[in-house]
Amino acid sequence: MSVTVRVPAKVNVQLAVGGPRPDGFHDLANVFLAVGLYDEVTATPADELTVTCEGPGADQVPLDRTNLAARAALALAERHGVEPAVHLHIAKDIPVAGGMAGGSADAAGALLACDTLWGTDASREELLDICAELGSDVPFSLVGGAALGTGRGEQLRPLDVGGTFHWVFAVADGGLSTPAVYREFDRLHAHDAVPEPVASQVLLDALAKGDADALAAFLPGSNGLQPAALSLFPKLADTLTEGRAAGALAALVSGSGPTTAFLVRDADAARNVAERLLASGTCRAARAAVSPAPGATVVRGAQA
Ligand SMILES: C[C@](O)(CO)[C@H](O)COP(=O)(O)OP(=O)(O)OC[C@H]1O[C@@H](n2ccc(N)nc2=O)[C@H](O)[C@@H]1O
Ligand SMILES: Nc1ncnc2c1ncn2[C@@H]1O[C@H](COP(=O)(O)OP(=O)(O)OP(=O)(O)O)[C@@H](O)[C@H]1O
Repeated sequence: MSVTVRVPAKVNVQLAVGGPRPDGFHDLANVFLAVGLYDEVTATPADELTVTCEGPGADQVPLDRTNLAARAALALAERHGVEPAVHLHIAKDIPVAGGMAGGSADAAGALLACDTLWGTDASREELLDICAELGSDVPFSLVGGAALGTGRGEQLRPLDVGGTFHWVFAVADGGLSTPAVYREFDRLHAHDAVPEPVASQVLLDALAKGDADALAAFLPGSNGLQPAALSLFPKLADTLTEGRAAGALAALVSGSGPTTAFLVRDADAARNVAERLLASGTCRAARAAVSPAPGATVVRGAQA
């Protein structure tokens, strides 16, 4: 028997970043939206823990125990005293090292798949605890939808979304390391008094109403990591310019980048903007997707 779990990518519609904490992390007001680009993680009984990966960028994904999916399986097995005798297969569609929480999605997917396969029957709270140990974005990958993340982004409050938002995501040539982008943020703000991060009520109202124009008006400047990502990857500015010229309502770097995100009016606009972005030669691929999307979901295999 195998269990397959589908897990969405994310875009941060607000990423307010505080100063560095003593533990090296940054306090955030992180407004996550799950978007309908998905990885699938399949857990199958095996003699020992093994990982395989297929899809775009699969060659950059580690297949040893540093893979976040493997770490999730090990964490669950250890807590429940079961052998981590499982093969994890990752079918990747979320850009690797793209700022869309691909590795986090695989961790949340593996956790739910193994919990279902092994019948460990962990509570939602326990799953969320394990997710938070694995990475700041991992709890959101499990819950999906929309949420405000505080602390280092792992403490979640679900948010209402009153409509469907249409996006295009431009996949860059190459990746960015999340710690490197936070370090660049610190370098750029070395002489500033960085304010406490606070979620914007204007943004939360725009999401609750499903108001794309209000969301578009909020997005410029909403990603505190964008200047750091652009500093490390200056060519992203060209992609942002092309997407705006193609008619996007708003353009921003997705999280720590280098994927760029374009809010558009509807599915037709998404097709046009994606075509023009690709034709501009400023990105490797352009993908249309809608939000919000559901969190990690068992799509094949028995529920325990
Ligand atoms: C940029 C975002 O994707 C926005 O959602 C996240 O903040 C990053 O989350 P993530 O990839 O799950 O990050 P983690 O695996 O928890 O941390 C990786 C590294 O990113 C930096 N990091 C991460 C989260 C945070 N609130 N402050 C940080 O400074 C730290 O250097 C940390 O060592
Ligand atoms: N299952 C996995 N999928 C992708 N990368 C993984 C995985 N496990 C470990 N990694 C490592 O993590 C690095 C970051 O990959 P990931 O795709 O999670 O980045 P990201 O989407 O920018 O993350 P985030 O948006 O959460 O900051 C990769 O370069 C890879 O070495």
